[in-house]
Amino acid sequence: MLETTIAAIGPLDEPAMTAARQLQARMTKPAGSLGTLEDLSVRLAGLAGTCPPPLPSPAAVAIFAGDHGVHAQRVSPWPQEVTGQMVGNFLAGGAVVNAFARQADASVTVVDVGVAAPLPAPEPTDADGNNGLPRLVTAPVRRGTRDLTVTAALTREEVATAIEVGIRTAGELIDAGARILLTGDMGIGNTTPAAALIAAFTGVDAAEATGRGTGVDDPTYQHKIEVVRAALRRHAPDPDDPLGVLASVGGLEHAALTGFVLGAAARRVPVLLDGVIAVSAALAAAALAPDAVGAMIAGHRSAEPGAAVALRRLGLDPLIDLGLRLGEGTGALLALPVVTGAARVLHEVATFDAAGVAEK
Ligand SMILES: Cc1cc2ncn([C@H]3O[C@H](COP(=O)(O)O)[C@@H](O)[C@H]3O)c2cc1C
Ligand SMILES: O=C(O)c1cccnc1
Repeated sequence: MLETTIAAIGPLDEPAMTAARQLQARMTKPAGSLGTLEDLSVRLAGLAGTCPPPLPSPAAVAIFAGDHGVHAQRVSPWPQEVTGQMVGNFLAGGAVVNAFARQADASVTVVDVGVAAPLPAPEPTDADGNNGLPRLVTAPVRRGTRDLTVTAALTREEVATAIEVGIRTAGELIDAGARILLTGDMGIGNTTPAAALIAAFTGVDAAEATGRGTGVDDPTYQHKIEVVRAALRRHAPDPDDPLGVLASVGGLEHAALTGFVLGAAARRVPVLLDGVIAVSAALAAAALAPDAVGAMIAGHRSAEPGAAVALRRLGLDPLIDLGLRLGEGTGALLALPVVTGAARVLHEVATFDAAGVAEK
């Protein structure tokens, strides 16, 4: 499945991008006045292979949830049980991501790829099987990763299986009608593997890639940097072997997100990236299929320093920068109206000719 998905990922369509650039130049506004949105509209056209590109609606966010053996190293102040408890909160509609999804009119799917604790049973749905609450997909690859300071977090087989869960999730959401996918994550401790992945793929020092996650104090932050540094020293991950990198220092939600991004790119559907976990997975996706970057839109710049490092490497400019450091998909959801606006102008804005507006 991974091989066929990678094989289906190709470059942006040049004629559609040329058509979008020409249309931008004829619309009733000064050239360039929509800034970043103009480039984004061109990319959306290139991805879809048509101008105008489809509006990115309906939107679907997938929250991949998993636990982390490295939690034993005290890299997060929160107990591991919070991962499963937050999954329950997502399913009940009570988290920040649910509030933002309702605002953005996006569906939410929660995918358990490896939460350590058993999950609460979801509420029964109504006759349509749709009570407006998130759907739970239970697809655990293993119940939490191994401690990456001691051994590889995952086997290559486990990584491949988690990637396939992500590809399958993307395909199912697109088959159900989604025209844009948004990334989400939940996993206490997951900013540590995210930092290790970013350092492994970009070559920056552990200190540059590591942030405070949920908000660790100074001594814990220094310790967290040392944990990332020690993991990189122990495993010496090879950035040209993305599955090996994910296996040695990654996480199940990071691997699943890698597949989710690849799955969107293969179907030529845009994927709106959330925070540091998403962009660490995006680096793995880009290493597996460089053209996948064409489908990626950076929703926001997370306050985690590693996120900016990863976005620079990917060549992506984040749409918004609000100092968010939550994850779940929250930053991606807040950026969604910007993406919709970029596509909508190509559908709805009159040209100088049609509107009878004089050009300079
Ligand atoms: C209540 C709560 C809700 C969250 N929602 C997202 N995260 C975020 O914080 C975690 C990563 O930070 P660290 O690596 O420091 O543990 C992830 O679960 C991430 O999704 C949350 C964290 C907490 C505590
Ligand atoms: O950038 C993120 O997504 C993030 C930051 C801190 C904690 N959890 C997630």
